[in-house]
Amino acid sequence: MRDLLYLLDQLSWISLIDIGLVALLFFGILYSLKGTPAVTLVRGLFILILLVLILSGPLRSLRAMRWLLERALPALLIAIPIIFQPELRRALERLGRVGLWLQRDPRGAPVDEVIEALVQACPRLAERRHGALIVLERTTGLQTYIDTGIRLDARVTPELLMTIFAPNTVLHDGAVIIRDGRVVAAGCILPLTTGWLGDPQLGLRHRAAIGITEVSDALAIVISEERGTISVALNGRMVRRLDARRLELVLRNFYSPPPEVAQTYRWLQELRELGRRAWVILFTIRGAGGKQ
Ligand SMILES: Nc1ncnc2c1ncn2[C@@H]1O[C@H](COP(=O)(O)OP(=O)(O)OP(=O)(O)O)[C@@H](O)[C@H]1O
Repeated sequence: MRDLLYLLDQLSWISLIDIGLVALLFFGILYSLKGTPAVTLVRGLFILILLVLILSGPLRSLRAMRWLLERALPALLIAIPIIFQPELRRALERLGRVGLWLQRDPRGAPVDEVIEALVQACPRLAERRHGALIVLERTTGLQTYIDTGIRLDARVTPELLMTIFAPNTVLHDGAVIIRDGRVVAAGCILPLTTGWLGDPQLGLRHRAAIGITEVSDALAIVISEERGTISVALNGRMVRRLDARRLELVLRNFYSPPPEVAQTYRWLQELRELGRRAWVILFTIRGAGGKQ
């Protein structure tokens, strides 16, 4: 107890910040791995490191074994980024997306106006069998694809969308891209997916809708000219045959904060609670030390 109190007395603000930062780093790593298969790997890694540390004392006299253990730890450190490459990549991607989302919050755009215009225009286009492809940009910039089309800068209205996709008009071919609640371009060429669509009758329009969502976090709405159906693609997957009500639900969901952002807020709250508890424990121990 005395040793512990002595150590606590030596603590300075800098060392507290230092300990806090290291704890924060470990907390962040463990939190981002929570619920993934990587947790089992982390557990195995911890057990291995613990064994190496425990055995390094008693095995001091066994030179060959000591040599092996001493070299095992640095090798493990090199192995970590290789073993956890997919998890590290995903974590960095998430971090980037959270930053971009907070920076360009789509809630600032006239979201209700956009949703209303789309919910009115899409069923009407489908009814008339006017093929259409509409892409809603989120955090991944779509400038490369905007540049392939005709630049516009117009409010999103049902009338504008109906006019653009009316057959035989100059702009009806290709995709409309919506950014920050405005139609920024029409007639845009999108990347095509090469995957199997599950229906051999689906052609290039549907391939382009899935293609753009494979390379970005955008949402694409497709109205089929042949079938008169409304489909939505997101994250490389497509949901088909939506009615106006389901389309509205999907759009409202799309414009609400993504799971990464909601998770970051939760994460910050848990961190604050953890910090508060750490302070209480620290002051209780210090108080006990002062009374002795
Ligand atoms: N790379 C592309 N980017 C954007 N739009 C494209 C692209 N390729 C094709 N399109 C659009 O798709 C139209 C052709 O659609 P196609 O009939 O092949 O597709 P589909 O998926 O069967 O759709 P539909 O059911 O409407 O016929 C083109 O006229 C063009 O407007």
